[in-house]
Amino acid sequence: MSYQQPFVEITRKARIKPDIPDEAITLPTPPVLPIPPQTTTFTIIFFSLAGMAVYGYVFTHLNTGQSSVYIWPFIAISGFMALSTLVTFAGQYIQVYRRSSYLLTRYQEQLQETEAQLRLLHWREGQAHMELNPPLGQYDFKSPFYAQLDIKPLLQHNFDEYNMGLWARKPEDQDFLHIRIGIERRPSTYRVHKSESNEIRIEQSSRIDAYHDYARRMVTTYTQLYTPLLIPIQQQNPIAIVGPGMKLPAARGLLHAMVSQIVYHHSPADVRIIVLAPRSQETAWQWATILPHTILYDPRQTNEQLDEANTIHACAIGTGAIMELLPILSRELGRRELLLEDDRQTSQTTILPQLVIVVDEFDAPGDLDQPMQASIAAGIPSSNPNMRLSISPLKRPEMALAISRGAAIGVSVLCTSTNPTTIPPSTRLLIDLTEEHPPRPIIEEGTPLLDLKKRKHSRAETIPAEDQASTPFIQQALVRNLTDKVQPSIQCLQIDSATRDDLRALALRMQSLRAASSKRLEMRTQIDLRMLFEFPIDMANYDPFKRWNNPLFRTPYPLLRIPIGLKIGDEMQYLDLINDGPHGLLIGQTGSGKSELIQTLLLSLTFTYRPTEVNFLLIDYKTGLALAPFKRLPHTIGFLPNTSSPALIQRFMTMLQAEISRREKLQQEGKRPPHLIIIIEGFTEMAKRIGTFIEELFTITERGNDPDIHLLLVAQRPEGMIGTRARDYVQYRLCLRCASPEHSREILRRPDAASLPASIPGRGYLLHGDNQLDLFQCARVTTPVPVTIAQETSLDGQAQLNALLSLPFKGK
Ligand SMILES: Nc1ncnc2c1ncn2[C@@H]1O[C@H](COP(=O)(O)OP(=O)(O)OP(=O)(O)O)[C@@H](O)[C@H]1O
Repeated sequence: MSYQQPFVEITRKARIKPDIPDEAITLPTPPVLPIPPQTTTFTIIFFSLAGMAVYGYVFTHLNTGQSSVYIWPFIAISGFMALSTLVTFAGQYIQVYRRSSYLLTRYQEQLQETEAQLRLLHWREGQAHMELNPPLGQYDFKSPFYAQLDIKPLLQHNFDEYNMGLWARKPEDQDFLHIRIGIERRPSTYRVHKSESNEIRIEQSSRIDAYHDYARRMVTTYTQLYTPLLIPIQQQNPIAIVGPGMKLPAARGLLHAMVSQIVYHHSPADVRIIVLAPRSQETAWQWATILPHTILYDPRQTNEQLDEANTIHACAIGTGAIMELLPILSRELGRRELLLEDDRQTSQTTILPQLVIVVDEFDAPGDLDQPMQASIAAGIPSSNPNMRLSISPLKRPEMALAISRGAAIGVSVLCTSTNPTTIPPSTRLLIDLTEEHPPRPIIEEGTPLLDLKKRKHSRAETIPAEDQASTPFIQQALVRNLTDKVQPSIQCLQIDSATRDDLRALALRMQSLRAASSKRLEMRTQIDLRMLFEFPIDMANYDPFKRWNNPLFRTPYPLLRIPIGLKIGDEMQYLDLINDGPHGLLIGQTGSGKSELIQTLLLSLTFTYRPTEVNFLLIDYKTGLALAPFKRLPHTIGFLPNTSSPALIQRFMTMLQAEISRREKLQQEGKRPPHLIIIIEGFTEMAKRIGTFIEELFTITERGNDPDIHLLLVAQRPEGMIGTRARDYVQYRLCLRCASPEHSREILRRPDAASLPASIPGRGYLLHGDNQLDLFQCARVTTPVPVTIAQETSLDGQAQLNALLSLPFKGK
């Protein structure tokens, strides 16, 4: 007996984002240093001393005895001049020196303050980015990429409703599906301005060169930071990670890390993951098989059924599982293509949930099936060739739409490869692990650039040799945009990876989480019937038995539960002819979409059930134009248009009586006849023609208590008196736009159907079950078919109906 954990609902929360600094810092202006004393001082001293020497010489050699008395005053004056000039010079010099020292010290302090400010901003920004995109589990906290940062890896967070970061990214967020792949170095968002005078002074004064150098290094150091490198996988589809030879495990490690980031940040309501991996990688992908994100996305699930009933995980490991999943995937891609056309009409843009298809490399021997010819030659018993996977899933036709139109239809493909030549030709983004890149200069975070006490520059640009030895192996990568050659490649300084234990721990914590329902709240106005089924339909080779026999279409629903349209938030609207029936009423004023609804109902039944399970009897008071095409179906046992005369109405009654007798006979023989769906369009008009029509009709259908007879009475308005009897007889009511609130009230017990917009035919209410009222938009059969890649020709509405009805439904 397996123990099923109770599910924990995770609701959408307001997003709390760390603050990323965006200010501008201006570097301090360098000081204007005082001009040192001029060299003319020395000239004066020189000439004074020279004068003294000349006087001395002249008076000693040319004059006699007493004249030498006069020499001393001259010498004294010159000496005094020289001395006073020297003293003045020294005084000025000391003053200039002191002033300069003061100004430089001040400048230094200002630079230091700016550095402290920048260091804080640098830290804040780095911290904010890492908080938004932390690594999954263990990381090298000593690495310069994470130095000084306070990081809580994803696995250390709580996996519950109180974690504000869990499944926090919403489709409208800028970082929706922006996935971390490693670390890059890039410019900061805050800016550093250099005042103009900075530059001038830097050129002019050689004395403050050291400070200018300091300022320059400060700008380069603090305006670059290590942040997680994110890639927008939604826009860059497909993405290939290439790791040749020994690097393939690193490429796979990165793929795992990327998937782990996707599942932590995005709700399964917005992102679903499909894994296609080779058998050799079974243990590597085991963890993904319990993620809520890999639960097979089924657009037919109602909100209540969502995730709980269907626990098939779209994690196909090995060729057999992949071949089973590919057709389902292909149908979903086709459906998205149709949705896209509808979204264009209603100018909605995102198709949700976004599908991420992960395709691992099939590199080991035996990962792929042998091609048919080769297996015959090798004597391997031939199995169904359509079930053999002899090429990578990336090359299968089922994946073509995902690869070529992924970005438009909400699909992203991520794959690994050993060789750049084997990646899909339309690859947009290549994460290339091939080359070894030289290590980038690494700044030791937190080390001041200038040690003021020692007055020397700190060594800040390289990892010391002893540290380098202990630095773990760093796998780098080059991220190249293959479609935009102008865009430069980005160097990923260290790619992410994830250990098996971490991945398993993540999956186990997520296993019991479910997204609280949060679907889009719009209601579509145009729904092609084919959207309700899994398409595209191969019109040329349609085999109705495939669908009639396919448990996928039948087992989830009770018998005769058919999709007829979509409710708000793209939830499927079903009509359950057994549980909500057996009988019903369809009311709607002219042009409200009754005929389209009947056609949808009939085709929906035809696609799902065999003629041996369901039969139609179609009656129209008028020309029966809308029902006429259905008479060709093997399910239709009678079609009677123009029943406007009492004679024809009587003929219908006789026909019905005969059919009921036939069924009774079959039942007596122990056989169970097919369900009989009787649609009577214009029943109120017929009742007006023959007063006893309704009584007679009900008497016949009640005969023998046959639970498999289902009446659908169609009219433009309830017509009071007729409505009363009919109203009591029927169980479910379909009500499109009504002419008046009274009409609406007669059917729904509320006036709402009168206020349905006339401009949106096909919109209506279904009152069923225990007074449950659903607003829905009915699907159309006769919608013009959009031009798609798969189908180049555009059919108009009637042509489409004819084409669908001429599909080879067996039995006739
Ligand atoms: N579900 C729908 N979605 C979009 N358009 C629709 C839908 N149903 C009907 N329409 C549009 O409204 C038009 C009228 O629809 P329809 O003929 O089904 O109305 P009706 O109620 O049967 O009218 P009447 O009573 O006059 O026969 C259609 O030609 C089509 O253009």
